[in-house]
Amino acid sequence: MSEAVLRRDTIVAIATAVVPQQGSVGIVRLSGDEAMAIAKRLFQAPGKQPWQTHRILYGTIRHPETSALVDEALLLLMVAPRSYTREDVVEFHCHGGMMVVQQVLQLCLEAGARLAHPGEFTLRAFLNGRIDLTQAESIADLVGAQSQAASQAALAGVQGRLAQPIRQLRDRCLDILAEIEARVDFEEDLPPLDEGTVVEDLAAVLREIEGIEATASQGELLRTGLKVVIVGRPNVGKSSLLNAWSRSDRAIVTDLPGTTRDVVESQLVVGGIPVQVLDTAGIRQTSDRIEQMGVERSRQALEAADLVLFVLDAGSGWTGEDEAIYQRVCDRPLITIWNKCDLVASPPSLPYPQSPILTAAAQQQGIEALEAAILEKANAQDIETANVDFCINQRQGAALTRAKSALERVQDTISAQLPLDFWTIDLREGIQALGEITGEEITESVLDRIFSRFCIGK
Ligand SMILES: Nc1nc2c(c(=O)[nH]1)N(C=O)[C@@H](CNc1ccc(C(=O)N[C@@H](CCC(=O)O)C(=O)O)cc1)CN2
Ligand SMILES: Nc1nc2c(ncn2[C@@H]2O[C@H](COP(=O)(O)OP(=O)(O)OP(=O)(O)O)[C@@H](O)[C@H]2O)c(=O)[nH]1
Ligand SMILES: [Mg+2]
Repeated sequence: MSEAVLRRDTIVAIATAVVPQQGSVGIVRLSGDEAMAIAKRLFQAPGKQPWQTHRILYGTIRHPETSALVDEALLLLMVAPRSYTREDVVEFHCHGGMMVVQQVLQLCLEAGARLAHPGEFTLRAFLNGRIDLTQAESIADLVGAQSQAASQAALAGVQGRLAQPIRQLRDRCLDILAEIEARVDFEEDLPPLDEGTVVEDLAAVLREIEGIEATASQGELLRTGLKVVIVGRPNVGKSSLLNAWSRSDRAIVTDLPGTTRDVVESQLVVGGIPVQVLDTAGIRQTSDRIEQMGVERSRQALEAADLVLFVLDAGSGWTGEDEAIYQRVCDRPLITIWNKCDLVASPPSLPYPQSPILTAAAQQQGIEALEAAILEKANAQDIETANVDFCINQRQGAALTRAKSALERVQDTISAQLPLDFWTIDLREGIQALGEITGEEITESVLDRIFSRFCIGK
C-alpha cells in the first residue's frame, strides 16, 4: 500500500451512528487537503459568516449542479493542524436519520472525497503524531465500552496514561543502550561501565513491566466482558433467574418444563464488568423436534461460555438428569446454584465439593451472592472501585512479555560476563518491543490489524 498517496486523499464518512434508531443530528466528517474546497461547493452560508477555524457556520447543503436543497445544517471547520486528524477537517452537522446523511455523504464522494476506511481518521491522527498507538487503541475501546468502569479505563488510555510509563521505560532502556554502546565504540576514552548500575536499572525496569503486565486480565475483562451461560435441566428456574437478575421479563417463564427453546440474551454490568448472560433451553432427552434444537443451542452456548451457572432445583434435590448435565460442564469454570430455596428449610447436598449459591429467583433472592461469586471467579472483586489507571490489551501484553524476556536475557548475558556488544543485541530487542506498544516502531500490517477493528467514521 502506498501510504503516502493514500494519506493525501481527502476522506469522508458518517461519524454518527447508522442504525435504525437514529439520533436527531447526524454528522458527516471530511478530512484532508480538499476538505474545505469540497465543503465550499456544497454548503452555502448566508450573510458574511467567515470560514475561520473552530467556527460554526449556519446554512444550507445543496446539490452543486442542480442546487436542489439537501438539508439545513451547521458546518464546523477545523483548520490543520488544530483538528482531530491534524488535517483540515470539516463536519456537516445535519438532521439525523438515514436519508440526509447518506445524501450528504454521496455529495462529498461525488465532489472528490473517498470513503474512509474503518478507523482511518484515527489512523491519520496517529500517523500525523497527534496521538500514539495506545491512545488510538483506547479510543476504539472507549467507543466500544459496555460499562462505566470500562469507559473510565479507556479514557485514561486516551489521555496517555499507558503511553507515558511505556515511553519512560523505553527511554530508560535507550539510556542504558547509549552507555553500553559508547563503551563498545570508544572503549579507551571513557571510564569503565558501572555494571552494578546497569543491573539495577534493568531490574527496576523489569519490576515496572511486571506491574503493568498485572493489569492485563483486568483490561481484557473490561474490554471484552464475560459471557455467562445459565444451564440446567428444564423447569429449575433458569429463565426466572435471568429475569430476577436483569430486573425484567426478558425470558418467558412458565411451570411447563421445556419453556425456553431459543437462547435468550441479556446484557448486564456486574461490579463494573460488562456481562452477557445467556439463558438456555433446559437440557434433557426429548422427542420434541423444536425442543431438541433448543437443547442443541444450549450446547453451543455452553461452548462459548467464560463461566457456567449450573442451576439446580432445591425442591427436588440432585437428580440423574442433573448428574448427566454435570458431566458435561464439570471441567468448565462453574458456579452451582440451588434455586427455589424458598421451598426448603436447608439446601440439599451436592455430590461434588463446591459451595453452592442459594437463590429464590421467583422472589428475587440471592442475586447479590451470585454477583459476588461471579466477581470472585473472575478475580475482579475491585475493578469498579480500583479506578484503573491503565489497562493493557492482548497486543500490548504480548509486546511487554517480549520486552521482559529480552531484558532478562540481557541480565543473563551480564552475569555470564559476555562481551559488551552481546548485551546490546537483546537490549535493542526489548526497546523494539516497547516501541511497538506506543507505535514508535511498528509495521504496516500490525497497523492494519489494529485499525481494521475500528468502526467506519472513527
Ligand atoms: N463533533 C465532534 N465531536 C467530537 C469529535 C469530533 O471529531 N467531532 N471527537 C473526535 O472523535 C471527539 C473529541 N476529540 C477531539 C480531539 C482533538 C481535537 C482537536 O482538534 N485537537 C487539536 C487541538 C485543538 C486546539 O487546541 O485548538 C490537536 O490536538 O491538535 C478535536 C476533537 C469527541 N467529540
Ligand atoms: N418456588 C419457586 N418457584 C420458582 C423459583 N424460580 C422459578 N420458579 C418456578 O419454576 C417454574 C419454572 O421456571 P422457569 O424460569 O421457566 O424455569 P426454566 O429453568 O427456565 O425452565 P425451561 O425453560 O423449561 O428449561 C415456574 O413456574 C417458576 O415460577 C423459585 O425460586 N421458587
Ligand atoms: Mg427457561
